[in-house]
Amino acid sequence: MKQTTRRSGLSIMRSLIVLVKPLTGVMLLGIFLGVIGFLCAIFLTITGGYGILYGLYNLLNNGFTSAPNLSRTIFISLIIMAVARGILHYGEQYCNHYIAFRILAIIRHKVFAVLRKLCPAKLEGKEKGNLIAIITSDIELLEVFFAHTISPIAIAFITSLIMIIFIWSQHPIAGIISLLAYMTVGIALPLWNGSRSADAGMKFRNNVGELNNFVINSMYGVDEILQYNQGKIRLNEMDSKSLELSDNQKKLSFFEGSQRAVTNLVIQLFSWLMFFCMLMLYKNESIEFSQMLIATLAMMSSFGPTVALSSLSNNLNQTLACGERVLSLLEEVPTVEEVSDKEATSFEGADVDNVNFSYGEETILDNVSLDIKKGKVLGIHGVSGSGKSTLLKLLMRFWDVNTGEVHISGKNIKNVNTKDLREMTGYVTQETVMFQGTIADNIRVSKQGATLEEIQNAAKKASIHDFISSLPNGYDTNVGELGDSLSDGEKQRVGLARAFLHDGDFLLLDEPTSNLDVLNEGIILKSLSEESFGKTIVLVSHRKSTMSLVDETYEMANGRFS
Ligand SMILES: Nc1ncnc2c1ncn2[C@@H]1O[C@H](COP(=O)(O)OP(=O)(O)OP(=O)(O)O)[C@@H](O)[C@H]1O
Repeated sequence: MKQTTRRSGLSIMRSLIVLVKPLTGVMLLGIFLGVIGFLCAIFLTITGGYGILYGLYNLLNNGFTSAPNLSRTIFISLIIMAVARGILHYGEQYCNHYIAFRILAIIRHKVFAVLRKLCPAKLEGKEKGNLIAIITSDIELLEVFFAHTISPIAIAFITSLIMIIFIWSQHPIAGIISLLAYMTVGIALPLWNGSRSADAGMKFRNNVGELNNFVINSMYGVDEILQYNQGKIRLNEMDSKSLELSDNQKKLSFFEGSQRAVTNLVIQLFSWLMFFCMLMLYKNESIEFSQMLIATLAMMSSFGPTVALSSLSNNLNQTLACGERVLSLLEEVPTVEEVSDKEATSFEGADVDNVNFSYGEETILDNVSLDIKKGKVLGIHGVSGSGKSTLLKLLMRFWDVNTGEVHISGKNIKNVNTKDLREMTGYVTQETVMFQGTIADNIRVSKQGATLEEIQNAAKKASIHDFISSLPNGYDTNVGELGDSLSDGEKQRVGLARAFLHDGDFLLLDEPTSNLDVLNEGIILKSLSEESFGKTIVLVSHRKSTMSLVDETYEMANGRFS
């Protein structure tokens, strides 16, 4: 997917966070459990370390005189905090993952809704592999953001704040050192790491999309690749794309490794700094031994939440790159808006009025006008690329005209409910897409809930019934079982059977018999002429034989009728 202007990491985060709104309660609970959990872990270490060191101190100074009550209290506290830490961590993770997977479902719904709106115009030119990467892996990676980013940031902030206050209460200098330490590990290092690996993160996600696209494209074109001996060239290209991907992966791994090393070094430095400062203060008798111990232990054991933030920046770039790609797709404006709030329309004829149309710069239809009377069969004949299929797409409102108007039943097509338009039209193209499922399911696509009898009748009209009946499982044959063995002509007849079953009043047939032999074409044309009573048909074809059916033929050349 082409990236337009790249938004900042913060704005991506803001847009993603908005999605959490409906689950704010669960998020707050997760943060609360996370903070308490971390505090348990921190005070577990402080209490344990304090118990051991204080015991040793007593032993050295006073012999075995330490109070047994104190040891018991410490021991019980340790057990309570250890158990609580486990339970709280579980609770926090549960809340975060609950939110993440609920939100991923919401995002998937949104993405599919957008794809429906963008179809077919906006998607005609899109790289399918890239779209698949967005729908599958990009959305999946957002889990990291929702489960492992938002609440860790809040938890790190709150826990560190509590710890700064606590350490400050031992001595202000200790408080200041801890503040600097947390800010370095939790803010400065992630920002530094984030900014140096931002490009690599975005490139990596785009590389994944491109590679997907390339593989899918190669699979579609495998016949041509073999025929024209392109295998080696494609393989080399795939290799170079894989290498680019792995180079980026290496870069990201390097950033991750070096960031961890620097983080650990900084933690060590701050810990020693705290220890020496506290030792000085103790020597100067500004603090007591216990304060020295507690402040040092408290800071050493409380880097957990900030380290989590620090390592987050490694994944965050990739996650934000995914967020950017998903958000860009969600924000794409459909070329044709769906209409649903108009009065119902039934088909009473159509006309094309001085229409100009271009997909991009180049004019495809140049001042085209056409009157399609109800009940007539109209033929459009013309050389390849003259704009015949484009005209049909405008009549289906897959695209909107640039200037001029298309009318259905006297109404501007922009004021006809999309549902009505789809119901009244039957559209058959040269290429019929087969879906997973049985042949019966594949014909039923055009009429939900159609009975087998209706399907068989449609198949007979499309001259495909005998072929289907000859298969061992007949209409229950799984299309997948046939592999690629359905011929183009058989697929095209399935397409025609769909149109017959749909039984719309307005049939748009784009080379509907181009893949058929003369015999089958004859049967279908006979069915069409029998079925055409009361129906309106626009038939696009190169073949003169196909045109035998039509009442009136228009010649199209260079986007104009001659
Ligand atoms: N989605 C698209 N984006 C950009 N250009 C397109 C698109 N679809 C078609 N075109 C271009 O518009 C022109 C007309 O195409 P169209 O398919 O309407 O011609 P046609 O007369 O039906 O051709 P054929 O008989 O070969 O099917 C062609 O030059 C084609 O490349």
